[in-house]
Amino acid sequence: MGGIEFLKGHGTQNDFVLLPDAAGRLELTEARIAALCDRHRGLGADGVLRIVRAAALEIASEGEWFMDYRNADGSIAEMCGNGVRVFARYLVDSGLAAEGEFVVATRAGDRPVVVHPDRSVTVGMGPATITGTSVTVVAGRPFSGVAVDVGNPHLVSVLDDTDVADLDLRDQPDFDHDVFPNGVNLEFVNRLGEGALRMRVHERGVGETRACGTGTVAAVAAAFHLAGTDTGASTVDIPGGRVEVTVSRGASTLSGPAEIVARGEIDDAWWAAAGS
Ligand SMILES: N[C@H](CCC[C@H](N)C(=O)O)C(=O)O
Repeated sequence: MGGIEFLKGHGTQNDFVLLPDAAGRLELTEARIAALCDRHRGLGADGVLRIVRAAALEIASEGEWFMDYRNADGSIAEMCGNGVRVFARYLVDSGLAAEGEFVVATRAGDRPVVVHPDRSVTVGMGPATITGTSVTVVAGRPFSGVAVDVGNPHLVSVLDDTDVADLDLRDQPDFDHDVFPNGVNLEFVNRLGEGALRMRVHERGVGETRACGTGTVAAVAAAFHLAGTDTGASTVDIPGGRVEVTVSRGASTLSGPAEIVARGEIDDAWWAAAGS
């Protein structure tokens, strides 16, 4: 039996289907990605990471491998922080990169990574830029958010009078589509004390996820901005676990675990039918 190789992995329970495709030959239609990510009809995931040689797509990069990230609805996003951790772990586990420091190419640009001996990963996430303040989002009631660009768009609401656990995020919170014409990832944050946040997230193109790497960087940048600073470190507790984030002027890092759970083959006939 033929079949398309896949792996399943996650970073703090933000889970992905990985598709080794060095030459970039797989036809990743939106319908096929959505079917793959469907938790009943397909493999189930928050997103897909295609592993393709940067040169095969003529992408200029310091890195040999390009992370072609897709959201569960099939849409393309510029960057996925938890995805880069899992991607980097896969490269080291499969012998395509050496443990330690190397660069991963992404749509948001090159991202330096360090794969540590315990297989946790630190990612250089680039700048987390505050692009707006007092931007309204409605999740049951209106909240005021800080817009942050981490390569992809985020709107972070830091809540002092509401426990994020009490929010109903089953539906897409409402936001101004004129401010975010390409959609936006929505984070809701409580401060737990010095250098510690708790967060929930409703991701663009996915829905509520158990973690969002770019979202945790946006959350720390927004919380620091509201506190009148732009440099520091914080842990962020998300439903899927805990990550460590640092932000400074023009740079940020994300550190956390990355797991490869399974590997196998997608049935050729299923793949053909899912693509239409
Ligand atoms: N849904 C996001 C992309 C995935 C981000 C998240 N999974 C991460 O770990 O950064 C977007 O449309 O911008």
